[in-house]
Amino acid sequence: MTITIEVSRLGLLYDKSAKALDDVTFRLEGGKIYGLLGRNGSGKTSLLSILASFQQQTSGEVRIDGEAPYENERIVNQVCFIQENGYLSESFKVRDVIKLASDCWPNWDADYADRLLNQFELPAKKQIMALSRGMKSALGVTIGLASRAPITIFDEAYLGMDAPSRYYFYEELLKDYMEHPRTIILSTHLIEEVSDLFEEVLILDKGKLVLQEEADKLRSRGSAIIGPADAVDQFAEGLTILSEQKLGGTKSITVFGELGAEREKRATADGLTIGPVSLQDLFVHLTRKGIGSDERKHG
Ligand SMILES: Nc1ncnc2c1ncn2[C@@H]1O[C@H](COP(=O)(O)OP(=O)(O)OP(=O)(O)O)[C@@H](O)[C@H]1O
Repeated sequence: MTITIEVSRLGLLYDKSAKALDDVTFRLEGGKIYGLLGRNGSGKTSLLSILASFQQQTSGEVRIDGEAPYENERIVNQVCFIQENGYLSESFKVRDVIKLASDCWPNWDADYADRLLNQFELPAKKQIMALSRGMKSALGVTIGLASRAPITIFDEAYLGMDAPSRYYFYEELLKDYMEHPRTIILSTHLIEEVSDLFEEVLILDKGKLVLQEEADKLRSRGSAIIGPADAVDQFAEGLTILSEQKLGGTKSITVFGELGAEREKRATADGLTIGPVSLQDLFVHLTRKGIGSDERKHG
């Protein structure tokens, strides 16, 4: 099931001095895996917690499936919001939490939850307080996946998990999403690890939405160029250089912006190799201090 999320001129003030969210507007058609990126304190959790009805905005509107989500029973159980360690009562046992979750989300798949608990080696009788940080994260991830909620949000929910568990989660997420298409929003600082999953990317910076773009299109706005140093320098004239490295007579640079067919043709003639740039490198560039909004939009 695909549910549209519409956010219009959203603002959030925790106190009068600082805007956690400032005039944020976007629309998610749904049925995709979205990456929500932003530096520390950029407003990701604030935004996601409003979408999940955990708190109310100060200004602006949110519509999920056409309705305001806050204290809206019909919408609340369509959204599963998983935060690292965010919602678990420490004295509960794993099986109590699973039972609660199964009551919350109408699409809950109990067999799938059991399989995931097994895979993550989470003992049903253990109390939450006796779980390690990684095990708590794995429990959150289990709930998020098994909820099969039409909108499932993972807010840094897998940070505590070790690398094999995280990779298992990424694989499982993709497999389950293909079998049961729904809207997934992943907020993460582990961009390199997760970016292949993203179909669309949103970037927040200091409470403002600075970019919403298809992941492939965003990737195409950056390029890595390698070749003889002189030729690379000539090629780079007028482009925004994100990073550069020189080894002997060879130079490699990463650049931001459309290259254009003419420049690409010249590059090949000059013996330069053009390759892709990671989303992480582009993110670092787009959220670095002093980047103007025109550059974000037009490259
Ligand atoms: N409960 C709160 N009371 C006051 N200010 C808050 C509260 N929660 C968040 N903030 C402030 O709101 C801003 C956005 O915080 P938020 O947690 O949404 O950012 P984030 O992008 O999720 O950050 P991180 O990546 O570090 O988790 C920050 O300036 C933060 O200090």
